[in-house]
Amino acid sequence: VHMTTNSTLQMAEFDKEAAKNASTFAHDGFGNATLKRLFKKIVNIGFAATNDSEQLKAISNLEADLTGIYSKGKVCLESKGCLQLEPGLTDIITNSRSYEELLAVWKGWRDASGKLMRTKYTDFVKAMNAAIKFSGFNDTGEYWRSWYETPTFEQDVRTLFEELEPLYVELHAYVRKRLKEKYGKDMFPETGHIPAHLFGNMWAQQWSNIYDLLVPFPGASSVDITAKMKEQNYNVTHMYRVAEDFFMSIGMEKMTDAFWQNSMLVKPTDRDVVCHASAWDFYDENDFRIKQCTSVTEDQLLTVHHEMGHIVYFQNYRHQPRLFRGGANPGFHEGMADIVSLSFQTPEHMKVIGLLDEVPQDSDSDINFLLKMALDKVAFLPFGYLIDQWRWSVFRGDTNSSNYNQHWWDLRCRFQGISSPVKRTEEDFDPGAKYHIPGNTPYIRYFVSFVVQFQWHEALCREAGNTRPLHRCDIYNNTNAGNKLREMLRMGSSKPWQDAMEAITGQRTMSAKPLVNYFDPLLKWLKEQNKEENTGWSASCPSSIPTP
Ligand SMILES: O=C(CCC(O)(O)[C@H](Cc1ccccc1)NC(=O)c1ccccc1)N[C@@H](Cc1ccccc1)C(=O)O
Ligand SMILES: [Zn+2]
Repeated sequence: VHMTTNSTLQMAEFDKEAAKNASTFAHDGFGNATLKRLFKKIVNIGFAATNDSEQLKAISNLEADLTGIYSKGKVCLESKGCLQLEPGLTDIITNSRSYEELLAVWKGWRDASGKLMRTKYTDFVKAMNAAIKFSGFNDTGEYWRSWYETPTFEQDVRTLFEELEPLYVELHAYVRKRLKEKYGKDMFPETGHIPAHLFGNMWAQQWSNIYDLLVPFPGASSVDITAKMKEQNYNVTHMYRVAEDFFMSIGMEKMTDAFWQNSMLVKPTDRDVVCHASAWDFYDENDFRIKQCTSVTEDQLLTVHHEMGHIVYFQNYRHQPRLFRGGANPGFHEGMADIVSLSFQTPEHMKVIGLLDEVPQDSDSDINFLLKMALDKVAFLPFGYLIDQWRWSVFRGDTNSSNYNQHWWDLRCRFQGISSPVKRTEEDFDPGAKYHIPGNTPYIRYFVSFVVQFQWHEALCREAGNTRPLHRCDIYNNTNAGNKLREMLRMGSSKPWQDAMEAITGQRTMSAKPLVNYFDPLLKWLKEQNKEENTGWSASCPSSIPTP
């Protein structure tokens, strides 16, 4: 822990020195926009502006402690021994269809992670808020939102969410109906919420792992990628080669030798590591790495493409000055990480890489495919939106340690329409069970990403001369699409993100329309399915919890 603290203090000293030197220039009055932008980045040093190094030590040590708790957390089950989040607990949450077993793992993980973090997290927030004031921000949330350079950013994301909510409500109603068939309707509260542990995901943030319970047309084609991968003896290295091949097919460079030498692609057996996947730029224009506890599953193949998408962004802005080597905004970096997944998952592409025998053309298969995509991309939207609604309210002081968990579940019930399967109190700290809270990684970036990736996909498919419906477009092997994407990537953070957006789509704003258009055929089908359903749920959490 003191290692990270020392390097944190050293970096802060450097940043302060550079900021002091830059402030001797009247850079606000510079004529050259790029130079002006560069100076603004040099002086905007975040927490490092504090004159109290104790605050920086606290921030660094508390983050290390919190991620340490997260990476060491384990749940002991009489049937399967003691398991960590990856791969053991994730495998059970993904594959078990036993209400009780899922509940044991869901509750066990929260007891082993978030529950142990509450006090440290309270101190963590205090230290960050105290330090950030030296950079002229009222609280940490205001600092994080400043990266989007948009005064109306909070309202903009709220508006986008409201435009997307009707689609989510229809998906939720259909999934609730099918889960009631599976688990029995008396396991569901009267309020319309769905118990949070039944979605095939530890946080109910993406639902494609329970696709087998939800298949619209079982007769039509739908493919189990994980099974196919195992059948074809996929190993971890091959998964990375498949992803590298996709990026090279649209004209991007191969991974560097340093990438293959220095990355950590499998979980080490000799030490505890933070298994949550991440990509790293060492800013020497050559050393780029992924850290991932990779296992051979479909979810993990998508994560491999995601992390490598970050690396491709690093490679495309490596010529920029150091302070411009970042995403146009954090949501753009995540959008670049995900954009390939919209092509990669199409039946057309699955056939290209041999994970699907025939490409189905009938409309039933289309609905099957669109539902599976919605279980990842639409289901995610309220989750991607609410995490930082909670965190911004904590940083503002509207939520404090006496109602952390209450507010968390208020948001989970209101926006996701899910509820806790067991009673929750302020002894619990459920936000801490999600990596990004102990890891202090902002989250609204993923909501932004899930919106902009559809805007880019629509524009890149047009550039590629695609004539098929958007959800069947695969930009694999299309260098025109790749060149268009690279125009944006090369800019890094040298220009405001509106310029980067314009470079790809011709627009300067975020828009929910491409996402809504992509799922339009599914929305019609869902409305038909939900004709007899009371769609939606009560804004507040259920008072009573059904017990098995
Ligand atoms: O957290 C991730 C993937 C990890 C990451 O690639 O976004 C990673 C998060 C991280 C980890 C450690 C330190 C900082 C951030 N981000 C990066 O590795 C990254 C991001 C931008 C630039 C450079 C690296 N995805 C989110 C949301 C998501 C996205 C896409 C599909 C599914 C789910 C999640 O799992 O809840
Ligand atoms: Zn990412």
